[in-house]
Amino acid sequence: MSGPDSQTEAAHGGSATETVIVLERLTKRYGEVTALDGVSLSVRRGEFFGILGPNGAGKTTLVEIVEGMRQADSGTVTLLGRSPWPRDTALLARIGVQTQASAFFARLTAGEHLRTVAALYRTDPATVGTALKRVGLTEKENARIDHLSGGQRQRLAVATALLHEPELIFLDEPTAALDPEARRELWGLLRSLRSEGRTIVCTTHHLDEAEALCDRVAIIADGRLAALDTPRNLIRSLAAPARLLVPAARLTPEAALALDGVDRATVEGDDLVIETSAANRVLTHLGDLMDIEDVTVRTATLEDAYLALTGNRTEHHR
Ligand SMILES: Nc1ncnc2c1ncn2[C@@H]1O[C@H](COP(=O)(O)OP(=O)(O)OP(=O)(O)O)[C@@H](O)[C@H]1O
Repeated sequence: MSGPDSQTEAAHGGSATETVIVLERLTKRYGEVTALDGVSLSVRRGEFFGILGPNGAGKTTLVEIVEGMRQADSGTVTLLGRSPWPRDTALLARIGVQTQASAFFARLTAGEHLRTVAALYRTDPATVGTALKRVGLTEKENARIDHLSGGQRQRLAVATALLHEPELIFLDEPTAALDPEARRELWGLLRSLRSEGRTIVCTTHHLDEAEALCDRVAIIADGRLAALDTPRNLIRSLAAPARLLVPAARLTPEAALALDGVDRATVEGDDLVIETSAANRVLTHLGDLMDIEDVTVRTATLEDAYLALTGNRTEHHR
């Protein structure tokens, strides 16, 4: 099941619109806590699918049910055309689950760790070299895991999920605790997996990550599906006004409100914040009054959409 040919077949098998995960009215309770409350959604083959939500929203429960690690109370789950529960070993060979770096055997080397996982999957040990190369860790094969940097460990975690060339990969907060540079490096790797046609399901708390990587994003709040769309549509559906920031010393709120297209104008610190649904028009007016280089344009982000959908006030902390 290893080798580049089977990899390509596995990654590209099936039609472009095939669904690989279908959830219908999924419900899960832990005693009094309703972790999932009737979630229905589907994931298409080849998608980079994000699952976002506040702490305790039900993301882990949802993913574990899809992976076949937990049983739902009610509703149905179809994973690659089969039911993941009761445990289906044929499915395990087709999915890759990112191991949390904290679950590694820290005293092993990167190569030893991967060979252990390869043995568990009964995969050819030769796949270890390929996986290390894919994540850019060839040089670290003989380095102990506790001597790797955070970014290298996360890349090793992704390599763990790739060893047996699965067609569907589950990632759990893959860039948690990474510095910005290491995060961006890992994004590059994740994009390359996506471009091979693999389906990726990724939970994350990072909205910029979801915006940068995901084809579609499911926002889960209180065990329910609060929204499911492309990041761009989620942002657009908010119809949030653009915010234009100009130095408060250059323009008063009254003068700003007199401009055609300005909805609101408030002073925040050294800035005058202008809200408008007609940014281009207002920018033209501002260009007549000041050097346009002094104007900062802030359009809505997935963060705004997320905060609005998860019941938090939409704020711009920037
Ligand atoms: N094994 C369990 N027993 C009891 N309650 C649980 C169990 N697992 C999760 N819960 C509860 O179910 C709810 C959903 O938890 P879950 O871990 O699925 O959320 P999450 O969105 O993954 O959160 P986080 O972002 O913090 O990882 C929470 O209220 C949690 O406390």
